[in-house]
Amino acid sequence: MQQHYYTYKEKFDLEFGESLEGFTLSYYTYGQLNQDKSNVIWVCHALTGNADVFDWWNGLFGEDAIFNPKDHFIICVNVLGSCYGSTGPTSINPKTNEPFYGSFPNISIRDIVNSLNILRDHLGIKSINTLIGGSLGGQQALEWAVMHPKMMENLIICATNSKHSAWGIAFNEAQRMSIEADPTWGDKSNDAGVNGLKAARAIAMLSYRNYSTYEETQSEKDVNKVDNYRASTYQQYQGDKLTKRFNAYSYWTLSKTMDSHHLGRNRKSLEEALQSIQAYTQVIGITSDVLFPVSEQRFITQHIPNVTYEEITSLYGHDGFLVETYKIAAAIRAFFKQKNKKRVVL
Ligand SMILES: CC(=O)SCCNC(=O)CCNC(=O)[C@H](O)C(C)(C)COP(=O)(O)OP(=O)(O)OC[C@H]1O[C@@H](n2cnc3c(N)ncnc32)[C@H](O)[C@@H]1OP(=O)(O)O
Ligand SMILES: N[C@@H](CCO)C(=O)O
Repeated sequence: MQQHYYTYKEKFDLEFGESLEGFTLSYYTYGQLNQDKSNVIWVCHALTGNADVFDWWNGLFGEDAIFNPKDHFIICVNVLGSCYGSTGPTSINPKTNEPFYGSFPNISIRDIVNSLNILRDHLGIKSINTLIGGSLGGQQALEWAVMHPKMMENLIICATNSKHSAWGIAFNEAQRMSIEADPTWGDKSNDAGVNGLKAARAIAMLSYRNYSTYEETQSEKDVNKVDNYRASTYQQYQGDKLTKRFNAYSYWTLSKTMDSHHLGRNRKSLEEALQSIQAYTQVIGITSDVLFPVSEQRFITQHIPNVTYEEITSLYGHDGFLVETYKIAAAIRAFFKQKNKKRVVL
């Protein structure tokens, strides 16, 4: 594994009218590019993920996994707006020589894809063998496949959607309200909004999991207990855990990025955007996902021309796309095997 940085020094215009004076992307690579550069597996990470895909998608990516450094050149890039080395709210704004914090521009999934595509070009990669992502990562992968339909041979998207739902936006708004209610929010400090972020993650967990997950893993064993329930300490713990590795400004920014995801924006329609995808596509849904319900992946499947669809069962709801790596790997193996068969009609 190697960690790299790439800095783009030109003005970078953003979809919603603002611009960045260049940007830096932090990215990890595993394995070597083969001679004809045909073994590229490009991974797009989710909301709080980072570029070290062998760490967070272990089982799908690894020495002996389906995507491995012996056969593939694997690349994963920390997205713009995040806080793991790429340009984001805690980076220095070259115009002021101070961190952006609250002045970081509103960035879209298309902006993220444009930045990834600039890096791809810089690396001399003409085509991507397989582009893969889940959740916010799936939104990027879908957008990339619409913006550059000839760029990737295979597209694998998991627990994602073609436009962010009212339900998803409402969850994100509730989380932003928590962050904004923190009295330190707006401070010019990396710790601004930290308690709000803790509450936001606790809210988010309710959407990443579901009733059954909590019932199975956090139900109270002690019938006489009347406070400090397991479910309560779990929520506190998960909130705290995120604050130790993520920044509230980045979280706020990327939740906005997720909200504005819409493949149909300034195009004829959502359906036509999906129809324009040329990659051979596998769509994977998690049956217990309440945040990106399978109806969203079924919709995507109905409109992409060359597609297969797989539903996976999991106790973990939306987070199943991160947890069920062996089931997902099995589905992907089957996808590659049946690549030349006809599309599944739902
Ligand atoms: C630098 C980095 O860390 S990068 C990490 C990369 N992360 C990403 O890419 C984001 C995606 N990953 C995730 O969102 C998560 O890691 C997931 C979904 C894959 C797994 O979620 P987890 O939180 O690990 O699983 P789970 O819900 O079972 O919770 C387990 C944790 O809760 C703790 N816990 C469980 N029950 C309770 C409880 N009742 N009270 C308090 N703590 C509890 C466990 O001790 C465990 O703690 P640990 O994480 O310190 O080991
Ligand atoms: N657990 C995931 C959920 C969003 O897909 C994350 O934190 O990125």
